[in-house]
Amino acid sequence: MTLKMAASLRRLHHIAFHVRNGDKLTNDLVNKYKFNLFAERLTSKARQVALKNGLAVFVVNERLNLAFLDKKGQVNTLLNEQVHDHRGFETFDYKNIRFEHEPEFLYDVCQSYAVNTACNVSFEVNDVEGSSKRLRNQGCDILVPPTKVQDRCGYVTYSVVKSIVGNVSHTLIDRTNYDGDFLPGFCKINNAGNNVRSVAVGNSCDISHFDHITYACPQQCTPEILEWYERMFGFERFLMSRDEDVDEGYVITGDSIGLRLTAMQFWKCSEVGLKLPSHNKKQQNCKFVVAESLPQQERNQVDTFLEQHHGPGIQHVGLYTPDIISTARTMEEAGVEFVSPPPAYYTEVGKQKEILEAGHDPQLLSQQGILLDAEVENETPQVRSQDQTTNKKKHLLQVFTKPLFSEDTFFLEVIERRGASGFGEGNIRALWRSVQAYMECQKQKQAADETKVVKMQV
Ligand SMILES: O=C(O)C(=O)Cc1ccc(O)cc1
Ligand SMILES: [Fe+2]
Repeated sequence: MTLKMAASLRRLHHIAFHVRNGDKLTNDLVNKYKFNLFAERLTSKARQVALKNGLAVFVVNERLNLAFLDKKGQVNTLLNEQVHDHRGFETFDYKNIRFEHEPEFLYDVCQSYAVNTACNVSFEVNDVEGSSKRLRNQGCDILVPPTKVQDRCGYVTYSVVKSIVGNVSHTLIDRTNYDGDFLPGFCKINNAGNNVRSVAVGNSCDISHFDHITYACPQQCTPEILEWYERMFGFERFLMSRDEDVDEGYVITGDSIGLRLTAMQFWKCSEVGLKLPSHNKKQQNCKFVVAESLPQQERNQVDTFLEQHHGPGIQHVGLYTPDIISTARTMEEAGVEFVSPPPAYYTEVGKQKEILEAGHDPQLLSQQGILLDAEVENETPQVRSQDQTTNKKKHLLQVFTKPLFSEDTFFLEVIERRGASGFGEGNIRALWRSVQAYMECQKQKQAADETKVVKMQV
């Protein structure tokens, strides 16, 4: 009976990328998104860097090939000794836990993925061994068995399991016996020259945490994914909107959009049988959104992701900010490119009124491409117990970046919630249209470039 239990997750620890050019992504995250580069692991085979803004932590993994044969034919590396000293972990057996010696990537799997990708979501758990055992008994693929890593600040145990979604894996980490800044094997990076969190007053770029992670999946895969996350990690369904059908998900159609969204979430300390009292539900955790396109569609952003990413995976991550105007402004000034909603979005009478009622300036939102949706009081069942004393409308503000890599795949979103815990249909439609317009523009550019090449050849 106990062996069939789900693994209980404490909190999301980090999201990891595997990319060809780690410097490019790291520099963008530091300079444009104002993340703070705070820890690094460097070996002859891999570079792993950790960046944070608030509780949102990204790890950028890049495979290196710094090993070479010296004149005597011996394998050597371009790294200096100091780097090796910092790795400081040993190899021995203890209570059936395997102590790895120099894996290529720590806290991750050695992915040889064809394109740049965000593909690992790491969770903190209390009991890595027990959780891994339970997951294996449920049929989950264990990619890295429970492994202990230590340095002078203590030790952590981790395992990596394969998700049912494309190339996504989940690392489970117990860091209760660790006192360092990030994880053993990483060394702290001096913050000089890096970003400090707040810039000038009114110009801050503070992200507090990951709001949601959105998966792009093939048509009709959603039920299987929901079932898997429920069985493996005890995830619960989260209704995104009042208009959502529990069986069908949140289906948005018409006006060249055909999208099915379904969301789920886990609760902190989601021990099976131990449900949080409803007043605690305010402490909601990162949600997981599953997006699939509907049949009979023209080329669309979900299918384009699947094609260019070579399969399902993480399409975007929502970064929560308490002040989207300031965060979007700071990012834009630093060079972040956001997709633009159709100009008519901000001049439409109903939307203008909604924006003004929310205390915002339509022109300002328009300049930054920020979308605003109003949520009627008590619109989603999950928020019924909150804010009963206020009678104000709840709002959701979002802005979406252009893809971060050369492929039309992964992008980031900045989101501010003013009481609204769901997802607004107006915003989703506007986002869909913005991305479609961007893709169309890219296609035309590409066609123009190809014509140029042909002309030059002639
Ligand atoms: O609205 C959001 O933030 C979502 O995450 C929903 C969503 C998912 C996938 C899309 O291609 C467009 C919108
Ligand atoms: Fe989103």
